[in-house]
Amino acid sequence: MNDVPPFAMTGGRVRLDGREVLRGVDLRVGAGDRVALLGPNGAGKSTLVKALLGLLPLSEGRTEIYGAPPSRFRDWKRVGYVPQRLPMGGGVPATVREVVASGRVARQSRWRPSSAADRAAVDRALEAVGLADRARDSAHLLSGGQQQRVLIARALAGEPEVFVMDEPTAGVDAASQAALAATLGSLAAQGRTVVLVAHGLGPMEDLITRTIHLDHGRILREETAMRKSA
Ligand SMILES: Nc1ncnc2c1ncn2[C@@H]1O[C@H](COP(=O)(O)OP(=O)(O)OP(=O)(O)O)[C@@H](O)[C@H]1O
Repeated sequence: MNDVPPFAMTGGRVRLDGREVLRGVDLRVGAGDRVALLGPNGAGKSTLVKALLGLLPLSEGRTEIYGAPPSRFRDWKRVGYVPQRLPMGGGVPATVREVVASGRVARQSRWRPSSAADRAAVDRALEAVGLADRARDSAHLLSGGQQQRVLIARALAGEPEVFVMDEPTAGVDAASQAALAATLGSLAAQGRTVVLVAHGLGPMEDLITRTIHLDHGRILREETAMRKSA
């Protein structure tokens, strides 16, 4: 049974600095959906994904992750998030491998901190983004596009059921974009769910089954690509 959707938002509103940035969004993302959130700068795309993940509170409406409000959701290993901006800038200078390995944390426990399976998943993720040879380098010394690939690898390493990616290819070279599209394509073929924020789809186009156009904090229209839903 897999009919509890990864994300379900009803009448979602978000206020930031006294301004309503999300203005009544209804959105259901079912298991296996590959949804692109499109729209101009400031449309509310990042705000919507943060609200879906519970990183921003709703001022009105409700939202659920696998049937639970974000504050009560515990099964974070099911969800992988690639944020738009880098949290690794001014922090402790972690290596690329350490940042990617942090994607396994939700799968680990105090009693089983790290296993061969964890290390293999980190290796695969580094390979998938073409950074295996940079594993020992300090992440904050990489270029912006490489750092973005580190964040993608961190999400891949967690082997989640759902990938939420906020402009994952911003600043990433064309070859790496194509590689990410191929990686996501094989994950999609395994039934994983994808929520992708993008300005344009580029190489991701074949992957996406549904596009949702946002502007001024509202959903303007949705389109389903039937032929791609297989
Ligand atoms: N922390 C904040 N405080 C106040 N306003 C904010 C904050 N974060 C975002 N906003 C505003 O909310 C609106 C929506 O921003 P959001 O980042 O969700 O848009 P977006 O569609 O993701 O845009 P982009 O494509 O530029 O990333 C914008 O007008 C933005 O200025």
